[in-house]
Amino acid sequence: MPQPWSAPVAPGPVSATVTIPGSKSLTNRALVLAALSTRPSTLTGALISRDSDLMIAAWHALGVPMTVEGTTITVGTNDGFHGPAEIDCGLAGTVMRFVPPAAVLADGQVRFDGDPRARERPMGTILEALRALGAVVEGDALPFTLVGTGGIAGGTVTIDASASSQFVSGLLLSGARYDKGLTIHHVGKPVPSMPHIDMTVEMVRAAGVAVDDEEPNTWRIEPGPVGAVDWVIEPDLSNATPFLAAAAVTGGEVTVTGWPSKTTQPGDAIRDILAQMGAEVTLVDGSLTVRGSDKLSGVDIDMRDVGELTPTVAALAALADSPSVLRGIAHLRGHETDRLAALAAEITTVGGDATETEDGLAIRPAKLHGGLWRAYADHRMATAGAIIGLVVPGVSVDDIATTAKTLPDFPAMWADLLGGAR
Ligand SMILES: O=C(O)C1=C[C@@H](OP(=O)(O)O)[C@@H](O)[C@H](O)C1
Ligand SMILES: C=C(OP(=O)(O)O)C(=O)O
Repeated sequence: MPQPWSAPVAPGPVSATVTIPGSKSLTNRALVLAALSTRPSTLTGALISRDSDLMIAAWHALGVPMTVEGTTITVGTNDGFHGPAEIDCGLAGTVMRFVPPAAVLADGQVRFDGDPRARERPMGTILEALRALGAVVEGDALPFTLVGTGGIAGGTVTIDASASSQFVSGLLLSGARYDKGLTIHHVGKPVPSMPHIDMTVEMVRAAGVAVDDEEPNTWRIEPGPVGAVDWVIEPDLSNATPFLAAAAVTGGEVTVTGWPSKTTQPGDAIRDILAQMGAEVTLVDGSLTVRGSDKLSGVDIDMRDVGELTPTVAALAALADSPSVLRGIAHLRGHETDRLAALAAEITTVGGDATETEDGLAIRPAKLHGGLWRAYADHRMATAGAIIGLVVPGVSVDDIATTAKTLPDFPAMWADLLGGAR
């Protein structure tokens, strides 16, 4: 383990304009759809990070040519997916849930594994679904093997997707290539992260596939080809949130460029959350500006749709002057780490008052102090520690390098942010 990273304290209100790299969720969906298409596609403004590198390596292993130049990825043609192949999912939910539904189309064995924590992340639902749709699957969690025969029947499947929206998204990305197409019924507690499913539906449609999502908890995909698209990837709005939070906690001003006027990214919800907490938020001509005030209020908020934002919002809540309750996020226990346990523990380590509830976190105002903030190999835990460290001297993060999962330049970008502090 490298030396802990001393989180820089803001010398005053931060003032910066930040350009955020491409969205993980859009990049990794576009790569799957490009691989499933028989004609070449390009991605511009793509994310280049550990999660997208793992996705690209997965397609290389299956015989799909992809080349990266700067933030442009060119995906060449393929004559189907070929095994035997070994795929490393790292800790990427998008690789472990999006690649197997496509890899069942391969003509040989495909073995999947990942980081130690990846072996604990929920996978059973999607592997059972693939079995029910005609695939041969050995195992119920990472590591597992698909025994491909070049195609699967598809048809109708009923799943419980309450542990992750990625079960639905993964199946939807590939369903058109199944002989009978695909119908998914969800039965169980509500599906989290619905905007991410909307993102999938929108992108699958953009690739020319007919998707019917009229009926709640049901998605129907007609069998057919997946078209080639030249994707323009939006900035990652979830990765923008620590930078915007920096304005809110220091009473400064941060502008993020390239903010889309319409998007399926759940990170867009940060505008409303920061406004509720007392910041001034304006979106003008694609530039989102957050101005912090001298007051940061707590929030009571259902985060089920936007669970990915929880570490940032929890860090803000720990610095707020009134209590917060973050609800609807029991599924975060299956993320990169158990995020509810991790946030409660680390906020407590720096003197805060945070407890887990059945489906979220309760955070009350407290005077914070320095301490070693553990990241648990979770990029968003690391950036949450950095937010608190802006205004609490003596916070260090044990593994800032873990931000490479989706934002390899985080430490340098954070230093630049502070370079403009008054
Ligand atoms: O499909 C996606 O790109 C994602 C879906 C969400 O997963 P869950 O539904 O498992 O929370 C989100 O948290 C994750 O960061 C990215
Ligand atoms: C939950 C997350 O990632 P993953 O795609 O690995 O599920 C996340 O980035 O917050």
